[in-house]
Amino acid sequence: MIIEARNVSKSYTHKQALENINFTIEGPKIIGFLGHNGAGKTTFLNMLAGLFSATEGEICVNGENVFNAPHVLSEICFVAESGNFQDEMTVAQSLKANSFFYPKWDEDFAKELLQVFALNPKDKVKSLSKGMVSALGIITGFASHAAITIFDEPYIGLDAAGRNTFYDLLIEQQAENPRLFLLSTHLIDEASALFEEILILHEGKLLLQKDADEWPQHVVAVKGSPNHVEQAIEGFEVIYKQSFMHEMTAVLFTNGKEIEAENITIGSVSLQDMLVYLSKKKKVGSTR
Ligand SMILES: Nc1ncnc2c1ncn2[C@@H]1O[C@H](COP(=O)(O)OP(=O)(O)OP(=O)(O)O)[C@@H](O)[C@H]1O
Repeated sequence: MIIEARNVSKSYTHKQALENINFTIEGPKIIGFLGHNGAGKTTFLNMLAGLFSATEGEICVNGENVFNAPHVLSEICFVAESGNFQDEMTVAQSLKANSFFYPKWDEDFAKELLQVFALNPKDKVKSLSKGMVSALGIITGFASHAAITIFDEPYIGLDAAGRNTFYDLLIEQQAENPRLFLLSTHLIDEASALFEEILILHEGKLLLQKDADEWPQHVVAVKGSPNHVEQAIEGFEVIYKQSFMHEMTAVLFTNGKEIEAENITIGSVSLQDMLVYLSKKKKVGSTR
């Protein structure tokens, strides 16, 4: 499966949520789709799932614009942050309704997962706790066997044990039924080891797309005296810079270039830290 975003922009009445997004991703793979609150993740994922159209540009799956190709949509399961279930339906009815939509739906697996997450199929959706609704979404996503499975903040309200079950399922499913999983989450420290590729949206733009194994060389923190650091980072794309006492820290994208300077230390930056730095950014460029 190949997803292509081609010059995608989206404006709401008073807000441009996405601006000229371009990227290609190819599965099977587990992809972290990340960014701060309001970065545009949910907007993009809704459009990928064909729920509304782009203001400009298009999103294609295997070369077809998803908005004009309903048959492609049965290959895309979007588990929305808020849960996309009807209050008056029971758990069993909700799963049944989804089973009609996804041709590769795995009924036995759905039943097995109901037990794993201790959900009663007879309970109405409106009687479920937040964590239980999240579990129902997770069951739907995995049982769909959709070639593109999207989890947008899938575990709101789920406790640590439930989240671990989700991570284990993701690893197990990727081994047994590989597909393109897109995972949008704010619990980055917990999930980052799962990602094979990372996309970061920032203020409606694509800030970065990288394979996870390239990350440690691409995003680094340079520390040392302000003079030495300033010298070292010249010509690099700096996303954050701060001086404290007599030490300066600069976080930058190397874009494959070597940092040549003396009397500085160069360290890696975790994904979680990167997002914290972004929120305090002094300067943001537009790189990949
Ligand atoms: N229906 C809407 N009408 C108007 N503005 C909207 C609408 N939905 C989203 N927005 C705005 O578009 C921007 C992107 O929102 P979006 O929900 O896509 O971000 P997000 O990255 O998913 O955020 P979060 O992590 O908080 O879920 C935000 O500024 C938001 O306020």
